[in-house]
Amino acid sequence: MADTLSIEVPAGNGRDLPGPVEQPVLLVEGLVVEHRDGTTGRIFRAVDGVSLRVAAGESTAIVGESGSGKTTLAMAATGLGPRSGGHIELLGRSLERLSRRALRRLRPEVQIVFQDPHGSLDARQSVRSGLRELRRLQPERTAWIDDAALLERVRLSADLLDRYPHQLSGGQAQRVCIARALLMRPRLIVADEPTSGLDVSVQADVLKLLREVRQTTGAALLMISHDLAVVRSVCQTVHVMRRGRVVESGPCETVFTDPAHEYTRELLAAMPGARWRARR
Ligand SMILES: Nc1ncnc2c1ncn2[C@@H]1O[C@H](COP(=O)(O)OP(=O)(O)OP(=O)(O)O)[C@@H](O)[C@H]1O
Repeated sequence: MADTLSIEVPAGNGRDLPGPVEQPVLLVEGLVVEHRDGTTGRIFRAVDGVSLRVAAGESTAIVGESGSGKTTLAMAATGLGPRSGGHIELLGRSLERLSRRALRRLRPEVQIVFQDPHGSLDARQSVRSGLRELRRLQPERTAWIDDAALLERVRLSADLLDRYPHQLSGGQAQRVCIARALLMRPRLIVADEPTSGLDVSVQADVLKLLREVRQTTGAALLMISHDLAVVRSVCQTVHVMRRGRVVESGPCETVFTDPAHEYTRELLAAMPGARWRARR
């Protein structure tokens, strides 16, 4: 099996779809998402005026503690979750103005890798039949690679094609999820805590794979994580979220070595073996 992941970008690789290349893949301005608190019945802002921009091919992280609004932000920003206010452009198209049909056509361009790979796969489908289903839905988009070669790109043996999700390890199942995303040749991959549910021993491999996928396909990556070490190993830019707001943004190297906000310093200090404790 190949040592390095190399993904040729075939002609007409979706790069000719909406929006010129220099446009950001995702532009979020003043996004607000309100939810009703299940206990008190009160409306609250899970996302409260967030703005961010993800350039083509860039890896961007949203980091913050549990409940800070990361997933709500990512779902709303990609048109998969509710939005109460603000402006979103996905691949140069304003989400507010897109018809459902147009949004559906845009959908393959954004692929999401979730925390629980087994939960994301249909338990009744083998890997092969799951891929066949995707190919049936998007025949032209998915014709660029066959199943065995696709699995090889994520360093899985073609022998796994006839397995069902319960016959895969967590790491293998997450690689299958990444392969399914890759098959669509997306311009944006959203990875929501992609390694949180995995054994520590395979987390690094999956992160390495995500890095390689971004580098070799040119897809932008929006990663959601509470784990700063994960973010630092994969992403170029980070937005630190707290209680629905972005409190600090910047290049990972800057934010993690010289955090400007007290909350970022607290997150960093809470990391095991934090070196930056001594800095401030
Ligand atoms: N559909 C919903 N209805 C009501 N409240 C919700 C809903 N979805 C999320 N919330 C609440 O919104 C807040 C933000 O949740 P969200 O899942 O976006 O946070 P998160 O940072 O992704 O957390 P985690 O890391 O635990 O997934 C939380 O208080 C959560 O309980």
